[in-house]
Amino acid sequence: MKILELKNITKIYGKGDSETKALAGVDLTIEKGDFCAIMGPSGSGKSTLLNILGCMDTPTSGEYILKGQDVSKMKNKQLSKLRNQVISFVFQYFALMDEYTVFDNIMLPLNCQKYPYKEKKDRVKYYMKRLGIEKYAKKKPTQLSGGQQQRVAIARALVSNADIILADEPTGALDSTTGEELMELLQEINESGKTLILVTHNEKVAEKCNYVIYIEDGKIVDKLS
Ligand SMILES: Nc1ncnc2c1ncn2[C@@H]1O[C@H](COP(=O)(O)OP(=O)(O)OP(=O)(O)O)[C@@H](O)[C@H]1O
Repeated sequence: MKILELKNITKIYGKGDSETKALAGVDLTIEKGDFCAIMGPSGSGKSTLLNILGCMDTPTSGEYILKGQDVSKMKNKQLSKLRNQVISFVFQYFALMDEYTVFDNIMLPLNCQKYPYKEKKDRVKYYMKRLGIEKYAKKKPTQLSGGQQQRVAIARALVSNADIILADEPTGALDSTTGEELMELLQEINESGKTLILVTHNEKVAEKCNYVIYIEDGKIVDKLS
């Protein structure tokens, strides 16, 4: 089942002499449960593509269908609602709130949801346990290693129950052993039914995905399983 589809997406930054065509007609279909890596040289448009997939940025032209809904025609409010329900992000440098505890960081996406606190707390505890970080609940992110911090970020991405997880170089700030452990974790998460799309420069990371999309000069030039 198709979870998202991009049709002839372009993204142009700037105007006139300073114009940059970051995406030059991207067609892409992702099925529910896919585990996809996006690779390509620096400046080829990977982050731009990920930002558009994550509804963090809008294309200059083209159509984006996310879970059957035409995102290209949505107003900001509607778009952020859909994004919050459907998409979670994991970043290279974790993007955790340093002044909050691990528990509170994972709770963040649930704060604006309207169901009882006890249920929220149970969900946070469930994901802390699943990711092996329950003993750090009261610690601040800066008291943890990089790998532990990324587990917190992944727990935060999972707690809201979004279908799609987008990750920008999720192992980029980790040593290779920790990075491998993290990829195994992402594989497990994928096997439990989540759709994962990640940007990476690392061949070993890409090998763990089901297929790789190669992008060059804003165009998809290859797709390899
Ligand atoms: N906000 C922006 N304003 C102007 N140009 C931009 C902006 N963001 C990206 N670009 C340009 O768009 C092109 C694609 O950038 P993008 O960041 O998507 O590439 P990338 O493949 O993710 O690169 P890297 O691997 O170095 O992170 C580049 O030429 C970049 O300079």
